[in-house]
Amino acid sequence: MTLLSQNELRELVLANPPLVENMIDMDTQLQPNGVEMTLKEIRTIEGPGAVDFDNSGRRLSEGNKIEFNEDGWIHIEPGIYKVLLNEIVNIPKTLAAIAKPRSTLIRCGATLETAVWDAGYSGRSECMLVVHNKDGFDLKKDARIMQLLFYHLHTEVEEGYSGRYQNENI
Ligand SMILES: O=c1ccn([C@H]2C[C@H](O)[C@@H](COP(=O)(O)OP(=O)(O)OP(=O)(O)O)O2)c(=O)[nH]1
Repeated sequence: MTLLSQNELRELVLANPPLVENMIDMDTQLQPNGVEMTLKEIRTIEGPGAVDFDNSGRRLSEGNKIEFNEDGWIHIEPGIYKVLLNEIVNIPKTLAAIAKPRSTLIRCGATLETAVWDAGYSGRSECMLVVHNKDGFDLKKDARIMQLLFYHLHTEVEEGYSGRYQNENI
């Protein structure tokens, strides 16, 4: 696996379908080693979820949207939250991606928990925001919160992602 850098990312973002669409400002968000993703919405995570082997008993936790104030900010207390991203990603069958929070979050005692973006996935993704700082954390709508890192696969997958999150939140 090799990590894509800015010039390759720019080409793929300008391709059809774009690797990442609905960006606020491509030049700001295209970083040397990845694409910065921005905050659309924060929700609470409530009720127990469930996971099993064949997904027959899978159950997702519920949640309620937390509103931004009139200046576009949210103050959140320590805890766990679901975040929805503004951008829609379209991962070709030759790539996969992983994400890391911006170090600014880490430096403030907050972080993001993220999984793997599969080859063939399209959608507006969700991650978990964890605020460890006892005094909480402030976020503004559209804040750049994480960086998505794209990797070339050694060989293209025959079948891309086709799970329940395909085309989510579009
Ligand atoms: O932090 C992340 C990481 C990935 N994704 C997207 C891209 C990924 O391709 C898709 C599905 O992720 P995964 O394969 O981990 O989901 P699953 O729990 O295994 O569900 P399924 O069996 O339906 O694929 O969700 C997110 O929304 N958030």
